[in-house]
Amino acid sequence: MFVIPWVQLKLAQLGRIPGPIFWLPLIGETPQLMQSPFKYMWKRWLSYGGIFRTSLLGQQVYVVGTQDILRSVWSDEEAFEFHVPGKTFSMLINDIRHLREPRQHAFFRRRLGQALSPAAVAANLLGPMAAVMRRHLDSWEHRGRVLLSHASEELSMDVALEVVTGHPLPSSPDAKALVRRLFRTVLNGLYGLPIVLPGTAIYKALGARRQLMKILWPLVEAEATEVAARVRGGKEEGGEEEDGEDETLPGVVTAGGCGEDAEASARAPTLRRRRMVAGAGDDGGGIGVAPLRMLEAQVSSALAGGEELSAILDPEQLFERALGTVIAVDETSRHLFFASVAAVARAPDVRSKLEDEQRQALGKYGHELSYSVLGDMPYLEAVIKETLRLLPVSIGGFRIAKRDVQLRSGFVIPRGAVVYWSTHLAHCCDPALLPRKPAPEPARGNHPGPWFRSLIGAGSAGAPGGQEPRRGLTVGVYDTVGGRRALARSIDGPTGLPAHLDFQMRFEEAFRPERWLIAETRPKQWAAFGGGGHLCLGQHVAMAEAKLLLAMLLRRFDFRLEDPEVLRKASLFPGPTPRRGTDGLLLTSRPL
Ligand code: HEM
Repeated sequence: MFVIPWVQLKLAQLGRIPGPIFWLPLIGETPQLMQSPFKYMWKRWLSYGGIFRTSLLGQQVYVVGTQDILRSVWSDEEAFEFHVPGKTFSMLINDIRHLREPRQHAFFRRRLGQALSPAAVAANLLGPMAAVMRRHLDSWEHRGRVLLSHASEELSMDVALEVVTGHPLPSSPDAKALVRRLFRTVLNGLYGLPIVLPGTAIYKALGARRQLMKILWPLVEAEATEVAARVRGGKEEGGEEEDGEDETLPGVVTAGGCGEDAEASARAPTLRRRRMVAGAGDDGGGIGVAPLRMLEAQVSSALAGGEELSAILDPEQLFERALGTVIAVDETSRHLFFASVAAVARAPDVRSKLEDEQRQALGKYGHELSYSVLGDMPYLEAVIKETLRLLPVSIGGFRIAKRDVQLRSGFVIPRGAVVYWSTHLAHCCDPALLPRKPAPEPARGNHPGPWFRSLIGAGSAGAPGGQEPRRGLTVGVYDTVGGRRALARSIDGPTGLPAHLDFQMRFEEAFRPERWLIAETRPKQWAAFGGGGHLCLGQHVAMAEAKLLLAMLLRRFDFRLEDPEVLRKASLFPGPTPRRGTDGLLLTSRPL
């Protein structure tokens, strides 16, 4: 019984990061993580604190999730290199230099920052997005019942393909449907085993990838060449212009309404569409940097990063960039659409507050749903942030340590280590959501007594060598194993999870958008979009599309889940996914 704490102590004294000692060969702790990421992370955090070592997918991994460590992993690009684990991803996308290589990455972020800024969302994306959503909601209305997860998947794929990538698509409905199906097959390949044998997911994905390139290249080639010529002739060549990333101002912009023009613009080919929205303000509606189209952003960032034109116009390269965008949009938005609608349908109080807010907006702005109108819906924004906190759609990200990295806590992440920053871990131990003080220690019980704690050191696995816990950086009192144990003892309930995480058994207590409306209760370790050097570039797109969908849905329908417990039965990996067939959503039209 004392062996494991003793080994932990020894490791901690050596600056070695603690973690479980036994795990299954090859798969390690992957099944526990996949089955219930919050339960897994909560238990591990109670035992080890904000950093621990484990094995995932056959690889030793250092999992991190508290503010001080996240800050370093997110921002110190000298120490940590962006990494995508799993062979299937690299089989489908060979080249991620634009994410990994610092110079190319800087240009990529600048240009993509412009293409995905609030100004660009308002001017270029919101209108076409609303048109696509309206088309889907018409079909939902016609059917009266949809399987929410599947309907969300169809919608997110159309938003990704028709709106965000900005690439031309075939015009015939059959060919479009084929393109969608092929992209879905490619994406399914990401989650299979990396075994290329007839019938495997990756085999099908590689076949679909080849077929897609054949269909799309003739459509994209002319436009890409034209864009490249324009970009080369323009002032951007030297890459000396302002940094578009600085635009992440709380963008309140006025352009980009959702009326008939938006419908027309959604149908127009990309370049024409750009000219049409120019009327919305080439300065992007007042933010000051011209919004770019995605294709231009990708071509210009590669040129500025020093790539040869021939390499940029290589069909493979262009396709991979487009595929990267589809993955970024679809693999996240479909889960967010599903989770946010399901959560609102599950929580009548939340829904009636949302309806009140929509009534107010209708009274103030009429039927307009522009970026600035969506920006004036604080409760809706809180609902989406709370959805992303409780039902994260991204599990986090990976880095490789380029050298030994000494953390402030004294632990050392060794050179070459794979580091996994976990959204679930960050949300588990958010200092704003934990009680300020753990429950007092009981006088008796089978917990280690003072003699044992002095043996293992007061800080135990939370700080090497039993040093005093560092306060104010992570969760203060919970930096010590004693503090965390006391906290664990104060939690009752069948899952062993605290109320702020227990969406399965205590949904009403867990899902509380109100916490976002007051500074004191607002989560402080919210990591839904990551942070630092790789902070999600699509966060304004993601927030806008989720707000738009919910606003349109609330204004048009009374909706309810056939099975109100769909979220209780859902799995959270890789994003909120219902058990097959449990996610029927019934819709009745009624104007608000
Ligand atoms: C709910 C929706 C979304 C979530 C939760 C999400 C989450 C994330 C996270 C956590 C990262 C950081 C990964 C890391 O640090 O390793 C990231 C990066 C990124 N996201 Fe998103 N994302 C979403 C939607 C989108 C959309 C719609 C787009 C594109 C339109 C997008 C584009 C990107 C890009 C390009 C990066 C890489 C940034 C870089 O490496 O510099 N994301 N996203």
